[in-house]
Amino acid sequence: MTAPALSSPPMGNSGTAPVLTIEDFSVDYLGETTVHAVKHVDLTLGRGEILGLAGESGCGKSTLAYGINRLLKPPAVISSGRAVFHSREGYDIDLGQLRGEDLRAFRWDRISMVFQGAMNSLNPVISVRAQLEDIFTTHRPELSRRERRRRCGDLLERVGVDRDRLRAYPHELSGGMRQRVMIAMAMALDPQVMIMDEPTTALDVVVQREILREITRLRDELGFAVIFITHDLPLLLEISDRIAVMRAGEIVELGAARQVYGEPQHSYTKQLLASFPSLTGARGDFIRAGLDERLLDLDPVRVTDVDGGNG
Ligand SMILES: Nc1ncnc2c1ncn2[C@@H]1O[C@H](COP(=O)(O)OP(=O)(O)OP(=O)(O)O)[C@@H](O)[C@H]1O
Repeated sequence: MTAPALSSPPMGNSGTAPVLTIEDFSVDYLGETTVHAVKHVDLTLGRGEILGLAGESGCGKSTLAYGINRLLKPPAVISSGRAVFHSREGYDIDLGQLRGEDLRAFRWDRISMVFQGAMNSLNPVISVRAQLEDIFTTHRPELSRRERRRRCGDLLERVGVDRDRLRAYPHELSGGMRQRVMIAMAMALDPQVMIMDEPTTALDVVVQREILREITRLRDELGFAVIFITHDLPLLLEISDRIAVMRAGEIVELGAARQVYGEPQHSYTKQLLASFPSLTGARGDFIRAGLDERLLDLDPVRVTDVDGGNG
């Protein structure tokens, strides 16, 4: 794989060494009127960090995620900047320099993605086992059939699905289980970064919670970093180490989850927080919402104070 030499990465503001650095990243959709969907975004993802990316529908979250992973198609163009991956082995890879086979291999191996509505993208007429095995056949052809099968079973168990479901077809599984299978697929090759775009939005709240718990547990166990994208700010407060708030293509606020919740700086962040009643009501609401204990020491943001930010 090509590994263009770059200077060593600086420490990210996440507190750990960065695994991904996004610099001055912009994406336009060309057309009669060009849409500047992502504008000069700078972001650093720390090794093992869960970074939440929040913002209302249409603010550019998915475009940024697809752009980082070079999955955008025309009329989208990356009009500035770059995304650089810092490998465990100590070298840097500029994603913009990867082509063809290198890029495809990179995507599953180093950075994997769980797409919006992913659970519906499993092939309904192919068994779960065959779909999982396919990743290993393509990317780890040296594995024996027996080893491949063992890994598929282990993967399913890791995401809380019984290994005997390997024989099942996607339509025989619940939405939550299908989504777990997608997460298992994204984890198959032990990536260092997982980008999850609204991975639990279509699921009911209980299943959503279970999957979130699973993701944090797996992160603790395996040490991958996550960019977790959703418009659901309460959910992000629960799962993220840091949160980036995006509006009209720009990151308007970036900070530790507790800081974004307790001392939001930007007026838009305050508006977003205020738009979720469970966050701004009595403290008891907060606890019922299942938020992490680390946030409970903080005073909720004042709902009336939405114009006092620096934006
Ligand atoms: N193929 C396209 N052609 C033109 N404009 C597009 C295209 N895809 C997205 N856009 C525009 O780019 C902007 C960002 O869209 P994007 O889907 O990235 O936002 P998002 O925050 O992920 O929203 P959602 O949560 O609804 O997916 C929006 O203004 C959208 O209308």
